[in-house]
Amino acid sequence: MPLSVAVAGASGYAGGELLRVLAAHPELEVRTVTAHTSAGRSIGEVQPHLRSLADLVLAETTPETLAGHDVVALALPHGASAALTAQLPADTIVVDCGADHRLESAADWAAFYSGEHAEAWAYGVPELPLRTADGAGKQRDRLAGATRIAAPGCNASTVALSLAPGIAAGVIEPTDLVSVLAVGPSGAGKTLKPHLLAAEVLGSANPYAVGGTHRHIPEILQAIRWAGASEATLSFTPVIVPMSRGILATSTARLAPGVSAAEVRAAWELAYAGEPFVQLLPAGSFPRTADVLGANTALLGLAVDEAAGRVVVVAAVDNLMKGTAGAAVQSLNLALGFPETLGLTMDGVAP
Ligand SMILES: NC(=O)C1=CN([C@@H]2O[C@H](COP(=O)(O)OP(=O)(O)OC[C@H]3O[C@@H](n4cnc5c(N)ncnc54)[C@H](OP(=O)(O)O)[C@@H]3O)[C@@H](O)[C@H]2O)C=CC1
Ligand SMILES: CC(=O)N[C@@H](CCC(=O)OP(=O)(O)O)C(=O)O
Repeated sequence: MPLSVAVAGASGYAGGELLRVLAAHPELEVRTVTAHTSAGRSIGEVQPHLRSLADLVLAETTPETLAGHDVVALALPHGASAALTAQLPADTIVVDCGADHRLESAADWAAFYSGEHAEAWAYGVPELPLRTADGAGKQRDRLAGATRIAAPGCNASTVALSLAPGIAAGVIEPTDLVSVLAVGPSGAGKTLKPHLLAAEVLGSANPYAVGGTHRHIPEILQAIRWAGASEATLSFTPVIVPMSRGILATSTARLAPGVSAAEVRAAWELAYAGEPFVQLLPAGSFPRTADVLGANTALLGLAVDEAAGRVVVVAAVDNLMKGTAGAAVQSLNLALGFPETLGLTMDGVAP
């Protein structure tokens, strides 16, 4: 019999994508959906694309409505998850799509978020390198059997997956990392925001959080530290572009002294060999967001700019899939001991 799942924030973009993925999962069944202002409405009303779950009615998001499930998936605004989770049994598997449990450092949290710093949970990007006192592994090691999982920020995981292999292999310098990223407005959620009105976004590319202020910077740097760098710096600039979903990140780093282009490519090849959901394209090929929409795939293209002395990584991710809901379900599969790919697809929807 499938395990029962409650999805909180099921009326939002991340919650809706969780429902879409979970509806196709053979071992997980969505029994309860919750929301806030949409409580009392059906999934058919608020997520009309999810026909197989149309009759489920959204309850209020409370510990009582979430209790009694094997798995609870939270897709709520920042700050909501710690208090809710504290009232759930310790053996309930909880995955949080919000930022509350991603950062280990209270100082990082205080610098980029408000409210109290909550404990860090296993970070939901299995493919990222994880160097510990016991040696070199991957985040996957922490996710196996975990009961609390922090799904990643979508921009953060895209940039971290782009740069971490080069750090782990020592072929790029961890200082002077630069990333510029185009993202669709679904990354900001469904709640009405004036800067995301169609008239503001259509036909324009709009930078935001410029100058080291984006809250995913500490999350990316944390992943760079996990890959083995003791100190790192990152200049990160996101740009909203007129596509409903998707991320295209162009990240560059200085080549480490004496490293050849072949050694650079080998570092990324080795890092993602056998990974179904993170794939390095052949030399000379670079991904498009259109290649990953609806897929739990991060596609990477790599070049060495010899004249500039920099490595360039272009990454495409669907912010709602590998960037959030797909990462959450992939991590749940690991936590529950299912095959990691269960219920997930590496195939996108195109054109
Ligand atoms: N969108 C994305 O690409 C990504 C999102 N995330 C994270 O996922 C989480 C959800 O984001 P997203 O789906 O985009 O946001 P949305 O604004 O689309 O959805 C927010 C959801 O939370 C509910 N909600 C709002 N306020 C409250 C409250 N006070 N108490 C309980 N529920 C509330 C809403 O319910 P109602 O509609 O009924 O008011 C809705 O279901 C956020 O933490 C976000 O940072 C992470 C990675 C990527
Ligand atoms: C377009 C846009 O605004 N995108 C969001 C991405 C949100 C995200 O990844 O989620 P968390 O808020 O959970 O970190 C942003 O850059 O803040």
